[in-house]
Amino acid sequence: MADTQHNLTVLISGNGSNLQALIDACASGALPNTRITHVISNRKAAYGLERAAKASIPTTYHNLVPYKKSHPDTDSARTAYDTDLANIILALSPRPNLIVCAGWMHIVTPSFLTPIANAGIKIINLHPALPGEFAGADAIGRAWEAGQKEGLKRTGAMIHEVIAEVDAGEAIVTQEVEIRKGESKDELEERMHKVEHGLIVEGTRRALGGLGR
Ligand SMILES: Nc1nc2c(c(=O)[nH]1)N[C@@H](CN(C=O)c1ccc(C(=O)N[C@@H](CCC(=O)O)C(=O)O)cc1)CN2
Ligand SMILES: NCC(=O)N[C@@H]1O[C@H](COP(=O)([O-])[O-])[C@@H](O)[C@H]1O
Repeated sequence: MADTQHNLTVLISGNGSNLQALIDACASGALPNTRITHVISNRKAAYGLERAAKASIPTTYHNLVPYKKSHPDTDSARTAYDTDLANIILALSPRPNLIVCAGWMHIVTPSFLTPIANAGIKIINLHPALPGEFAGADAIGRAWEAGQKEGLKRTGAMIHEVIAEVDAGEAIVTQEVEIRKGESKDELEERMHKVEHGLIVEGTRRALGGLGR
């Protein structure tokens, strides 16, 4: 039986080095029968948008600020934003089999999660920490500080399923990263990124494997 073509939608907010790892993995065959069919950023200046354009991948810029201006409170703004984000993705042709959060710095609510789940689309996220540790933003910075001040010997990174509770979804793949006494935060961050670039490909491969051939 012919292998199914897998379509990815990748969500980004910044540099896009993990997006680039996925682009390269699709091109090299490391992710067989897989293509990134859309990239969405919540930040206009995200260099990842340029990376997508260079790879001829369609992009969408979807920002929360206009929603905050047109809604009475943050909750209703986030609900409307997330609802529209889901509709943007569900209107894509082809629809993604998998959504990959690759440095996506927006916490999604059930207004996004529920319609996406109802469409049978799984969402995974790259988080630069191990399960149950340093949930949320700036995980690398907090791990580095714990290493320098409290003697934490290791941190790590994981690919996990996305649920409403932030960074609490089931881990798909994890990898530990040593914290070296006296190293700078930038040095730890550089070593973490190298691990991330392999992990996001492996995590995507495993997530797609769970979707069947
Ligand atoms: N419902 C979920 N949403 C998201 C998850 C998740 O597991 N469940 N993972 C995140 C990615 N992430 C960590 O891996 C993360 C991203 C952003 C934040 C955060 O505090 N965001 C703030 C805004 C920060 C900013 O704009 O700089 C916010 O959304 O208010 C925490 C964790 C993706 N979403
Ligand atoms: N909580 C989510 C989070 O902190 N994600 C982190 O954002 C960076 C994105 O880099 P990139 O834009 O170069 O791929 C990565 O370090 C990723 O772990």
